[in-house]
Amino acid sequence: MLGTSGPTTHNILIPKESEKAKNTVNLSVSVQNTAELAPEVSNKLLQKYNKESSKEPLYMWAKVKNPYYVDNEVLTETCPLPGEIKEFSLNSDMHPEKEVNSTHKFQQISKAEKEHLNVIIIGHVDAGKSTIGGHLMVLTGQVDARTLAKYAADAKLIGRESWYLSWALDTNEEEREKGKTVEVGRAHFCTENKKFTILDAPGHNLYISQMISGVSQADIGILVISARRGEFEAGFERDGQTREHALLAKTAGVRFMVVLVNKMDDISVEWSSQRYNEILEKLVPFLKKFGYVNGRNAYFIPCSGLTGANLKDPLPEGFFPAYKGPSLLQFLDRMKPIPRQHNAPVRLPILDKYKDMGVIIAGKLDSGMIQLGKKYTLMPNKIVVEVQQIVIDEEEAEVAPSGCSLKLKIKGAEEDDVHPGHVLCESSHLCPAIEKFDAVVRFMNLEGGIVTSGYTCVLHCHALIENATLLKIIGKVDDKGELNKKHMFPKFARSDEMVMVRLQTDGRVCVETFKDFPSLGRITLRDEKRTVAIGKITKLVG
Ligand SMILES: Nc1nc2c(ncn2[C@@H]2O[C@H](COP(=O)(O)OP(=O)(O)OP(=O)(O)O)[C@@H](O)[C@H]2O)c(=O)[nH]1
Repeated sequence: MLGTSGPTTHNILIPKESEKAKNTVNLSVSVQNTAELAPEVSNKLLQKYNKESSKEPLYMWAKVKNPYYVDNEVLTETCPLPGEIKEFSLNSDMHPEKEVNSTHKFQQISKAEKEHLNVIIIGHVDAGKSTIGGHLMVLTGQVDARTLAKYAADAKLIGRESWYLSWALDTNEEEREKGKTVEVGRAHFCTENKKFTILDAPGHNLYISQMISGVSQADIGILVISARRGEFEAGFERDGQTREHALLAKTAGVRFMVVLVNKMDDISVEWSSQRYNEILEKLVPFLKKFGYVNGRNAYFIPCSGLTGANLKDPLPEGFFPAYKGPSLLQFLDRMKPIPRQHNAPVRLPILDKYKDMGVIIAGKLDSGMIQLGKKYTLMPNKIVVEVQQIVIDEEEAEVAPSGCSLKLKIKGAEEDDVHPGHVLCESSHLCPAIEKFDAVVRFMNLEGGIVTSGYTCVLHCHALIENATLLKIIGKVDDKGELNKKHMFPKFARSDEMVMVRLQTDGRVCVETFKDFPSLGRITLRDEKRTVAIGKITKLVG
């Protein structure tokens, strides 16, 4: 079929890892647009094609006949599994370059072919977030025994024996000495079918800004709750972080919450079914209020971060009758794939930047695909940069699919030109850089119970943090988000009231309306270390 005008067939073998390879299944999918494919497939296909062709990238000319996505949901059964062979019919008529290799076979399942998920571990101070993150690194073979032994010895030296596992994640000196996570730790691990970037957020109130930036990058939240007597109760108090973290996660667009009821081994708990059920009775309705519904977008798992129980291997049968489900890693591995916006314009909100033989920027690619050697524009300053290196999970790549956490080495900008909250964009589709916008927000925790125009606060949106002023309260809004014309331009807004407001930022910011780019249109307003409003941008003013 090579070089003919008929459809060209590409067989992609996504093999092994186990016996599945022997029982391969032939599935045929007609594809006209690889950008609509599961990322692990399109990424490989693109890399292979782009290496062989100096012409336009493959996804420029292909279009979808039978897309994987139905109503924006990925059909799990059509996603490639290890051992399956997928057949892609590509109509070479549509492309000037007809020399497309007919068969690509990939013998090894590599990290690049697995679905990439970003996970944030959140929860009250000392709930056990770092311990769990650290233990996950050990159980998935990311931290070797020698490094761990060194951490254990160092921890003992400063009298903090029990902290050694959390050091696998908390890598800076200050964090080690204080035992507090002060910046969002980053680590990677793989399960059989998926790869994860794990973000360990600081639990302490002082560091909530870092936590908001981290949470804006996450697909899945792991909310750690301590089952220890006294600690569980403290996490729920008015200023406990459980409440605030759950709210921020929902506002930032974290789709799914895995709730880990941790410290089940503790002397005050001893894997008591009664204690577990008592905790669930309070937690389930509590999380429902924030939009995390048990069995729909929330799932509860009992565990011990310290002993590792129920993190990798499920609990032994009969050990804990109150829970019969999968372990944490089993659950994460089996989760339904998350739909990604591969064929939308590139939007990479920048979380971090530094210099290392060139300027490096880091963040989660919100939409589009980034290609090595291609030029993009840094907003709001309109600086055109070339991508010189793409690093995903410490491995170099030629194409970065939407949804992955990555680092890019860029040419054309100095370190001082880039700041967290800036956005790398497709040069032909720049994101707006504005100072005024309208948003529908719900106020809460207001000092004195009300706000009026002139109120100043701090705006958080994706990785952006900027001072903002409330220019005016446009009107009250009903439950559907529609303006109530009878209540226009009120003098003040109360806590728990939904209103449309106009906000002005101190400098130009890269935001979008929620309708166009949800993750660039969700906002949180903070004042004096309290979250005072959450909402969505409805209109860009200028
Ligand atoms: N018994 C028991 N103790 C645990 C468990 N998980 C964590 N701990 C202990 O709880 C304390 C706090 O654990 P961390 O992992 O540092 O908690 P964190 O939530 O990351 O804390 P911050 O970074 O301060 O927010 C440490 O002394 C841990 O050893 C557990 O499953 N069982």
